[in-house]
Amino acid sequence: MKMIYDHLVVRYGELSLKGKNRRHFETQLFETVKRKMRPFQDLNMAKHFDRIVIELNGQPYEPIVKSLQDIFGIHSISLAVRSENDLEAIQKAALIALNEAMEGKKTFKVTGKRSLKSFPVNSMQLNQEVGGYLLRNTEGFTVDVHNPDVNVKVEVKDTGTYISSKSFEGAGGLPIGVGGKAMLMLSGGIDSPVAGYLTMKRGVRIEGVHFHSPPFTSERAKQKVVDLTQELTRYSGGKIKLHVVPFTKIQQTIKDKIPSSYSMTIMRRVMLRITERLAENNNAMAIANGENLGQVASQTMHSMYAINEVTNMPILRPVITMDKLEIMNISHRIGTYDISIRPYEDCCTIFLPSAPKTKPKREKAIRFEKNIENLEELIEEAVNDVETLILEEGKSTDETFDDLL
Ligand SMILES: Nc1ncnc2c1ncn2[C@@H]1O[C@H](COP(=O)(O)OP(=O)(O)OP(=O)(O)O)[C@@H](O)[C@H]1O
Repeated sequence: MKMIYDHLVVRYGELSLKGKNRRHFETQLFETVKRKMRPFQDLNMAKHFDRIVIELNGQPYEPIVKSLQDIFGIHSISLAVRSENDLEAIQKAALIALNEAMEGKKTFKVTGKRSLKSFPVNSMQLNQEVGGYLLRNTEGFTVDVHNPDVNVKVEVKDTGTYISSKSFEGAGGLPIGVGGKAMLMLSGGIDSPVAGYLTMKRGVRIEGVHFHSPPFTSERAKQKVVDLTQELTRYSGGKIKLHVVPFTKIQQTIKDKIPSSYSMTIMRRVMLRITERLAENNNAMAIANGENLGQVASQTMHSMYAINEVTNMPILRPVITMDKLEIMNISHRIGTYDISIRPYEDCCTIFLPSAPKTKPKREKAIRFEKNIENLEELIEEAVNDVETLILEEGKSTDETFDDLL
């Protein structure tokens, strides 16, 4: 007989550790879950002390679980079936749950929990009664209480008994919205969307900032960043703002006035100043980027030292220590990889000299930067002319992309 799971039990991760903030965190998480579940009709949701229970009302669980797996702050999602508070009914339901979960596996255990104290069978007895029944009615399975392949959880509550044997890993992290806001510098490469995902994983909201240099960079390069932002909305709890900064004039000025070996350093310093300005205008307290310590010019510690100086704001660099392969694995998993590898030129690659300094000096950067007397004005102008788009989960950007083809 095929099991009909009628409930999902959503468990929080680190939330239980957070003391006084717990209630706030739970409320944020519940709001995100409710919003994320909107496309599915007929779900009933209830918030309990340490979990959210979702009643499926006959809908298939797969797409719902998949959607829940995008939500930060969720530790695990279990499939559960509800039975009457009656030992025989519980045993039968547990047998179906076990058979469903044991495919190719050998060992199991039962974890009984009697939350309803008036139920005549206590937790310990539940383990024995249900475990014994399962052994008697199956073949080839053994009990392993320490490291079982499958854990059949049986929880007797006043609303009925919930039996679950199959769990899915959640995204972990903290619920979005509990950690303030950061401006994510989005280039269109592989690293910065991953940095954005990992920033959100710690509960931080993001707004994207992209530097765009038309006509040297095409509309498609911009569309790529729009699409990346759209993909990230899956994890954002709703909307993400994307600020597109017109950068052509500044890049041309840098090309004219700065020795080419320092143009990359100066360009980064200006990007950072503009991003800081946008952060202030949008009540963000940090900047996030996809910087990674490596060999190329923009990624050495010397380079970071020469660039970072222009801001006091915390710079979050979630992928700083990762190998390229680790970053790529994450980007595959979160759905940004295929967008990131579209071949359109980024503003930086077009204007960059073939050999930027790998060890730029701060003093020299400061000195060369003075060649641009109207830098402050240029920054002001770029900030004023920013185009802000709002991307929303579930709303496709395909249409705009198709128009461009
Ligand atoms: N045009 C841009 N607009 C916004 N941010 C940018 C832009 N170019 C670079 N950045 C930021 O600077 C970081 C480092 O850029 P760089 O080109 O050195 O690295 P990368 O390894 O190619 O990163 P990515 O894969 O994200 O492009 C990027 O991750 C991004 O956060």
